[in-house]
Amino acid sequence: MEILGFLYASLLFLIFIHGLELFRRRKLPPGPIGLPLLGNLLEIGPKPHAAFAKLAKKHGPLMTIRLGSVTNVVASVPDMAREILQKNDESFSGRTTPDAIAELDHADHAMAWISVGDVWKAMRKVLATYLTNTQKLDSLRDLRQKVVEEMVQHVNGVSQRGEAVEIGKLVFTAALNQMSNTCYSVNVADFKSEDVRGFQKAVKTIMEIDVQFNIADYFPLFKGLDLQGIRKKSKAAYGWLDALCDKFIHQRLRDRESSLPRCGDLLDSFLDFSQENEAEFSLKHARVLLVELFLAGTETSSNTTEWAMTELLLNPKIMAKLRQEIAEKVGAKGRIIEADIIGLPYLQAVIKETMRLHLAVPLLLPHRSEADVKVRGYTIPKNTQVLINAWAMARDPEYWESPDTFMPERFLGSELDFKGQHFSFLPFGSGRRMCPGIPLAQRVVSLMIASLVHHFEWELPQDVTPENLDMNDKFGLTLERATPLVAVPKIPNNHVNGASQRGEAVEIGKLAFTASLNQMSNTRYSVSVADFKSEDVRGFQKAVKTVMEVDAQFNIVDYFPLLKGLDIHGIMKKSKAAYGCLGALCDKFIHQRLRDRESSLPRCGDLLDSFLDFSQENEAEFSLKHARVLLVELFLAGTETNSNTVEWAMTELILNPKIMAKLRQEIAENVGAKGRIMEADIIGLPYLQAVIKETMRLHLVVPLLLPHKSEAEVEVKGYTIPKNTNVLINAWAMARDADYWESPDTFMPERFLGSDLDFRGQHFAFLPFGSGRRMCPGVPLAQRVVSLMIASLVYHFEWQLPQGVTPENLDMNDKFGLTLERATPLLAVPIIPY
Ligand code: HEM
Repeated sequence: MEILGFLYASLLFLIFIHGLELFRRRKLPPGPIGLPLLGNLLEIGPKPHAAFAKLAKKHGPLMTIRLGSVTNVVASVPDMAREILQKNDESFSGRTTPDAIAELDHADHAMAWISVGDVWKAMRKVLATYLTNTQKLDSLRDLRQKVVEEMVQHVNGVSQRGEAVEIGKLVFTAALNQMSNTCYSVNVADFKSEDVRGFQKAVKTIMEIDVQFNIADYFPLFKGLDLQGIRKKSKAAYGWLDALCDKFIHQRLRDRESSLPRCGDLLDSFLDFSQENEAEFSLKHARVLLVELFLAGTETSSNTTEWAMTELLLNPKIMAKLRQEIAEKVGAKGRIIEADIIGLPYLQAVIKETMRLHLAVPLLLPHRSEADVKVRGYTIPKNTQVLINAWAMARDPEYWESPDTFMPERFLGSELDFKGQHFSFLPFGSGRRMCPGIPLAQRVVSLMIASLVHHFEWELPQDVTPENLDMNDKFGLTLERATPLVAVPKIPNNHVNGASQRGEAVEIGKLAFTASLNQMSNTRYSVSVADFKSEDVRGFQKAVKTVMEVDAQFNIVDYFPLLKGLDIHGIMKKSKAAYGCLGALCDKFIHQRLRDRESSLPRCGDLLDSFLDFSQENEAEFSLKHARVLLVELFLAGTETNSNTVEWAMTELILNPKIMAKLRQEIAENVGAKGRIMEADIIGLPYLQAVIKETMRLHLVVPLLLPHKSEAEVEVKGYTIPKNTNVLINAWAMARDADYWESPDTFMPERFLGSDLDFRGQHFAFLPFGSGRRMCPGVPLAQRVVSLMIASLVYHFEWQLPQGVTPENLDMNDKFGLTLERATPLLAVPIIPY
């Protein structure tokens, strides 16, 4: 009987509570009724933004949600957001302080949590004056640039080791150092060390607990009991950041007492302002605001960048289009400058689209009504917590076409932006509590994304595919990725980049020889025969060099025909071995190709295919043997000549930094538009061509041309040259003759500018390719190959002589052979300009 009575009384109590709830709600917007005491708490789950969006579909765009004993009004469509943040901005400008920070200075000093009043106004004024106005931001530009350059250097190293990068940690470190440099003029974290985890942990803890379900926030009776240990966690995390900040403040105060020079950073400005306005901006306010900037400005910016990189990795076409836009802008300068990229429309569209799809602060910060407010016929009582579900609006198909698709194009040519006037897109909020950090965030995020995209190509790690990449988010004050994004950076132009990263010198001749060789072998056989990293290339280089040497070497047999066949110097033996090596390689390709043709494999369409076709049809004058000899000859003629010219050109450019800079500028201006060197663009560049001509003049690769022989008796200027006479043209001497050249020993490309002097065999003081019917047939090919190699080396790298080598002691001797090569190989250290 007693039990029945108890049950009956409980039932009556519940009915009473329910009635009370209905009465209290009669003027509030509709919403799910929920359970007694708990309200709708059980309906919310770990992703409140998604749960609210679902409930709004049933209960309407402005709904009431009771969480424990706290009444919340949630706005889920742009119209309602406008009512709250614009029309009734002042009335809804309050905040509810989370219990997590109740015991800390931050509760009544932090700009994000205090009510709008004199102190709040002073704080916003301090920020606007000393940090976020355009002039101030411009003056801090170099500092942001420096931090991002450090980030790029770090990723270069990672790329070189073939490792993956945790993008979130990387960009968090960059955002952190940007803040710490702005505030205290120091880096507080190192990209290489794990130190940054201390910060990341403190910041992430705060982001989590400030919005974590805390029983004390919903049942005020439990305030102060800290049943979940949230206050304790919060105290530890804020304590960590406060202590660091205190350290900087006290050190600075001591420095100021000792009259040390000012740093001119934010801390200096805050201390000045605090001295003059002690009442509304005490030292404590300064300290809290500095910590707040770290909190507000690091995780938000780094999360946005991490999501942007996630979407770009999943959408390679968008990544390519963005890279193209950045390259076009950066091209002329060769490095990313914040002022250049900030206004790029596609970059800004990518950032906006990231902010739309992955809203960093999905429910904004909770607002609170400062008075009873009428909204669309409902009455929202004073002290109601008001949440704006910006996340739901940014994904609502009513306002966005294909809302779940990442499509930056939707922002192109549209005036839709994040300045708080378009209520379907509120990544920074709107109205008087709107984020004051927009201009800073925009610069930081733009610079980080542009640098990562411009300098690297990105791949997912081996075991991750676009299909299985985790795209879940984790709710907190900011909406971060549930699992960190890990990606592998690849540097375009790998070989020299690698050396640069290791700080090693490159043997330019070997490098250029390998490139020439592979260009030749690809044209002839559709394969690369040499690898930049291996020593294999030495075998080829040795064979080619040997042929070049022995063909021009003094050979007693050449001058005393009686001795023919005796091979006194062993030259014939050497020659046979060298030609044999090249011939064998050529044979291998020919036979393989003949087998492929028999098996009806598809044609490669290369020179070898053409030679075989031609040989089949013209067997008599062009047999397989002719084809083989011609192929070997092309290797001989087209590798060492090109690579020697490149090596000499680089020698002169390193010795003449002004010429190198002028050339780099010319190339950059032309490459800019495409972001990579295209042969068609650079081939006609006048200064590049002048540098090549001047190299060919001063370092004539084939100094005596190939020896000619008279085919009959010839009269020349009154002399008779008998048949079969060896005729040598000393092109080298003519190219350095003071009668024809001003300051002939000086490297002066300008002499060719605006002049029609060229190497096509019509200007007899300048015959690098000879003239007449035996003139080099490879001029157009050589010009392209050499132009491309020099332009690539100069555009992508700055070059230094190795330690111990100075321009004065660099060996400039040449070594005579069929080609005139450097007596000692040129070694130089490539440096990647940022
Ligand atoms: C991608 C980067 C960022 C995003 C998405 C973001 C977003 C937001 C949002 C949504 C709010 C709340 C607005 C509201 O409640 O109506 C906010 C407030 C705030 N943000 Fe940002 N923010 C970012 C970067 C920054 C930076 C770099 C700073 C540093 C200057 C900053 C400082 C603040 C402060 C102090 C508040 C509190 C303002 C107040 O209550 O009066 N934020 N931010």
